[in-house]
Amino acid sequence: MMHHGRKILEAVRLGPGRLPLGQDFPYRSWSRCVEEYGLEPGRCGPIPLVSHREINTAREALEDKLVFAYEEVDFLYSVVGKIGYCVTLTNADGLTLAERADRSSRFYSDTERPGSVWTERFAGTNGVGTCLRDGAVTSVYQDEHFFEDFIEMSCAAVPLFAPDASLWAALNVTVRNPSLQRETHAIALEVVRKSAERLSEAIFRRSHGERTILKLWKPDGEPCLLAVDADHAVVGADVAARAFLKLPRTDFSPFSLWRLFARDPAAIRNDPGPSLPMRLTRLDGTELRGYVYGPSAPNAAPRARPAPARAAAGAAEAGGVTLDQWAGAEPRMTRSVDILRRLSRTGLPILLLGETGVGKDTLARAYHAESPRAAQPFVALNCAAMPETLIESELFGYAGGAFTGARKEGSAGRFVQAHGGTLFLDEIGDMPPHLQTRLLRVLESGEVAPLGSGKIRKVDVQVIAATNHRLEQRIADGAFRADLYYRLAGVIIHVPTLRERADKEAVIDACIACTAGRLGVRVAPAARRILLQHSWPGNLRELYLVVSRAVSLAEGKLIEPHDLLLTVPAMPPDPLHAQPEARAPAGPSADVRARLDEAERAAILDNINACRGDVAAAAHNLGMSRATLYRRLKAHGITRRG
Ligand SMILES: Nc1ncnc2c1ncn2[C@@H]1O[C@H](COP(=O)(O)OP(=O)(O)OP(=O)(O)O)[C@@H](O)[C@H]1O
Repeated sequence: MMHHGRKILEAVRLGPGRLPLGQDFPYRSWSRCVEEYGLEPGRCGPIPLVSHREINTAREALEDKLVFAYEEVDFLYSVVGKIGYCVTLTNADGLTLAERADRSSRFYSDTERPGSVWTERFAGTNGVGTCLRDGAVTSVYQDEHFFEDFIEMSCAAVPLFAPDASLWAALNVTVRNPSLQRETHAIALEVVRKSAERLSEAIFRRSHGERTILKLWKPDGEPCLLAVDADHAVVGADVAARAFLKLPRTDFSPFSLWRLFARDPAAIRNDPGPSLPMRLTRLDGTELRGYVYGPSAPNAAPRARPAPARAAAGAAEAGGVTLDQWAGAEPRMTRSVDILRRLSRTGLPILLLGETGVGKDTLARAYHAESPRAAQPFVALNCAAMPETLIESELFGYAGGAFTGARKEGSAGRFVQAHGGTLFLDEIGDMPPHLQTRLLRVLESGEVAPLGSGKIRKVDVQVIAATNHRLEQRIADGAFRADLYYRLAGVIIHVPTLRERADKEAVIDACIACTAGRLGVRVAPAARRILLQHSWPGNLRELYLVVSRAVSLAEGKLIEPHDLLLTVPAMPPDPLHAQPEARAPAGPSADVRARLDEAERAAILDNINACRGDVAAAAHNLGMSRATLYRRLKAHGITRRG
């Protein structure tokens, strides 16, 4: 076999017309590597790896999309991981934001870890870099890679375009397997393509939630999406629709749908409800079939949690749940809402108690949005998701230069940011004891003194605290101050678990309607029975996750029991989410629980080490929230060094 480097240089010299059949794809990239970047196809230099701070900044910039993407990355990994592939998601600069992989697998290559930057300029022809450079679906199979280092690897990457048609990410699968069949890799590429399609559709529909969405099949069998307002003006189009219907790629301004299709207003629905098949006729007479989705009901899907930095924009953001929607038809919750409404002018601190995923955060935002403070900021701080050393400065602020690493201009702190509005202290049970004392002082005096500054600020804040700990037990253990508890507990709201809710069946059906139903997917009676019997340790969060995943897994238009994945742990082993046997609602036996615990501990340690102590990155890898990971670290007695 001709030496890899010589083969590439020879191909570049000969030009595309003279390459063996099927070899013209890498040619363009190979020739860029040689002629544009001046690379030599010997050994690749080190792949750039950015700091955790940069990874986090890049993640924050895309957070509204990542909430959808992580779920799809997990799903994709659950499919292709079985044949050794890892899954990565990068931003448009090739910076790896998330990775799902079996690090112990012989097919694993640790070059793909979060923070690694995959561009053609550094890594030569490769799945992510070439996909981003061309903005096109890309498969790079073994020796199609430019550098010899990568010729045992195969990657398949698909570009992700935002609703405004800008390129924002690449979804990629990679395997290091010299015996991989080209056909297997072609199938993997199709799976990635489908995942990317689903993800882009979810983001498009989310961003046009109040519009009617038309999903039309192009003659090549691929879908394209249009968003249409109540007057039948096209107000959005995905990248496929723009190309197919010859719409402007940028500078999109609304225009009548009837400039593209023969007038047929009856085909377009404006009311929420399940999707309906439809057909439209193009002006040249060709017919396009597809589906029409009415605008989302206000509480149509699990919502992205606003990032703390953006939380000031308020819970009143479109798509928020109202207090009545939050309570559903559960009498304890409607009573709580009633009490909260009556107290909303008093500013009494509110303490929300309930298991993970029951909707405490959602309630806090809904309460703020309907309170007299709605026009003022809603600011959140998760006390478990932050290293102890940071909570103090984040909460109370600091003066410029107050400590090493402090921002020059200092920070006002969340209390001051929330002035006039609401401060939501999530996971208050995890607040370190010395900060409990300081928090108590602020609550009593209404004054904050930022670290390192003599200035005292008066603050007027509605405090809502939440926890899923048994606070009485923590008080008895000396881990939580009783006086702080009484101070926070102006009114205590117990949020029931999903399994305790009187309207559990209605909640499950509403979830089915707004996830599966909207996509025209039905749930088989046997699957619905399992949903009703399941004990839902992860509550609403778990319910939405399980049903959305089942929609993706369901072949055809029917969710069957096996699509729910409720008979085996569906997530990376996390006892909080560990799913008891659907047919044995009493939950896993003690030794199953112990095995899960052991597996979880190993998975956590493995990920924390692999992410060099970056808890946010490890949490993403493990598919759990940072708060959950901090809780699990504590539960396993894993302490952080340094
Ligand atoms: N009334 C509701 N209708 C629909 N979805 C809801 C409702 N309440 C909560 N959810 C969804 O359930 C999930 C969990 O809710 P939330 O984050 O508020 O729970 P939590 O109790 O604060 O959880 P944790 O304590 O673990 O942070 C979210 O995806 C949220 O959008």
